[in-house]
Amino acid sequence: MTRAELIHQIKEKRSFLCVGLDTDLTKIPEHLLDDEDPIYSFNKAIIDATADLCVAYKPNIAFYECYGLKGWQSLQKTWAALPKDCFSIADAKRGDIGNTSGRYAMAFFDESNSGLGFDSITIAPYMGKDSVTPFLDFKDKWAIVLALTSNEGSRDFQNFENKEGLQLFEQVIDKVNTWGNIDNLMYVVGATRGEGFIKIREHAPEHFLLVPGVGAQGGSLEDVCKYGMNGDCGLLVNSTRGIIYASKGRDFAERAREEALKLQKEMEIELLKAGIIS
Ligand SMILES: O=c1ccn([C@@H]2O[C@H](COP(=O)(O)O)[C@@H](O)[C@H]2O)c(=O)[nH]1
Repeated sequence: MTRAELIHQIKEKRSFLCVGLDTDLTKIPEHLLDDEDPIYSFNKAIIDATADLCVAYKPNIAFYECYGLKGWQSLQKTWAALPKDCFSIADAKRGDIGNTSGRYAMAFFDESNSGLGFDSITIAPYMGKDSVTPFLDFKDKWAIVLALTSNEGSRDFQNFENKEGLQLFEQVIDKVNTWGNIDNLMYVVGATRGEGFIKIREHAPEHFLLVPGVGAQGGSLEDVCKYGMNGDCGLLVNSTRGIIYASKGRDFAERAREEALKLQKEMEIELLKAGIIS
């Protein structure tokens, strides 16, 4: 999906919601466990219940690869069931020496080889240029690079300052910006980092940001928008557990829809306030 198509979807759906699909067999309703592929059954019901309210879906790959071959099959079926007007994110946090990163890119982008054709993949940038650029060689695909993450441990490295007073996440963005552009690069910034978005926007004013951390992690959507929104919206805000595990009963899909709808309504207000929609 191109940047223009993504912005169009945000305006059409009046939403910049990304629904996470971190599907855990111990958390899904019991009645689904007798299905042939409970993970897929759960995901399909969540997708059908939320597709008109969100612009992106983000399966976290750990929740699939932990089940081995069956998990990869559930992931493939889930990817194939995603609406074509939604941006798909493989939250895989990959990155390795160049030729290995090339294979990771094939695994998640090249449907003819792997059966998976995600629009984007999350990347850990620690190994540098040759670990990131293979993901940028694919047309209309995106590398979403970890910048300032939502977890407590992010402070262990990401806030280290160099002699010029630049924190590590700022240096990462400045460097990664030289490898790609606003049409193939996004950054991950945690919703829990509030005013951290001000610095992020100093270094990446136009890039889209993937923002996990609202809902279960307690990040504030209002703060994310106040400090992080740009003229094209520039945000994909993810919520996973807050939506998909709103109920463990037979009403799980309806309850997921209710939670997604609450976020979509808040997002619509933010888009109106910013003059991105009318
Ligand atoms: O900084 C980061 C990067 C990735 N994540 C991932 O996003 C979702 C968040 O799930 P919630 O249930 O809404 O907390 C999950 O897949 C994380 O691995 C993140 O949280 N923070």
